[in-house]
Amino acid sequence: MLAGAGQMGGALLEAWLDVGIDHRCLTVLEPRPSGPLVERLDRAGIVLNPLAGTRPSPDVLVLAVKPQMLERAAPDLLPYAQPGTLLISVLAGKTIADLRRALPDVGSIARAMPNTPAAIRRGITGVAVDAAVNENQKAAIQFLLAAVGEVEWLADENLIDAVTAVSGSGPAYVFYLTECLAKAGEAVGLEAAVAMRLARATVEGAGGLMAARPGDTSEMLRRNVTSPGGTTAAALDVLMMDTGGLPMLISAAVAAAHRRAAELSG
Ligand SMILES: NC(=O)C1=CN([C@@H]2O[C@H](COP(=O)(O)OP(=O)(O)OC[C@H]3O[C@@H](n4cnc5c(N)ncnc54)[C@H](OP(=O)(O)O)[C@@H]3O)[C@@H](O)[C@H]2O)C=CC1
Ligand SMILES: O=C(O)[C@@H]1CCC=N1
Repeated sequence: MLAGAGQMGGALLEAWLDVGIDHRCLTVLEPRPSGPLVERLDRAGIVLNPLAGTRPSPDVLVLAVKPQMLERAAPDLLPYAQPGTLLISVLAGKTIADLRRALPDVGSIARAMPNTPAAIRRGITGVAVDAAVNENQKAAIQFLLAAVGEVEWLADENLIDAVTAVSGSGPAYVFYLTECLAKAGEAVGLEAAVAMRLARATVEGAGGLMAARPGDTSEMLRRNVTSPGGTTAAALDVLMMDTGGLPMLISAAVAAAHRRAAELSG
């Protein structure tokens, strides 16, 4: 059962259908479903918003509502979060203790932090579990999350906030880098549309190159671009500055995301 079929829940659902999970095993809870969602679920034969009491509590309940919606969503979820149910939450910030408070009867809890490349099954998900999660449930978690990409198991739930700040939010940093690169291209004379095409293709190509060369470190790939005394070296001198350079900016950004995750708990 999936509660919340938005960006992230929707990506998970599509991936589960792709890996062959039987549509009869899937149920979606979404109080205000869009027309396209209703049509998609109908086409896949997936039950949407079953009448209260007509569905048993599921083996697995995947929770993908906004963190701020947890308390409001909880009363409707209580019948489905029972002792036999494993709850997998992708909510940023909400701790296992928060989830347990909201859904006190649920058997076991996993916190997972995927990212939007899940939509093309190229995501990476960090996951941590509470002590009640058994081996069968761990296998189910691995299967459900591997459907959208790599899975990184974490020994400590506290690390989920760090994963959120790095890979959960990370795609947005890369998209923003693309926007900044395009704007900078305009500043050195390119037409806006050309600058954006160059910036996009550069980020796509660089990502593709990393994916195609898993044995090469990102540092090696960077060095391959950097001719001594050349243009890239001149740019990297700026990006690598101790004060105001990229390390400082990225560290501050990741620290801000990490702090925000902590603020979302409770
Ligand atoms: N987007 C991302 O990159 C990532 C998001 N996450 C986490 O995923 C969660 C969802 O985020 P995202 O998919 O971006 O958000 P969305 O707003 O796209 O999805 C949330 C969905 O939940 C629905 N919803 C609201 N209330 C309920 C309810 N009571 N029961 C069932 N469904 C409900 C919303 O409907 P409506 O719009 O009508 O309110 C919406 O369709 C968040 O907790 C976020 O922290 C984790 C990793 C990455
Ligand atoms: O911005 C957010 O809070 C969510 C969590 C990670 C990505 N999006």
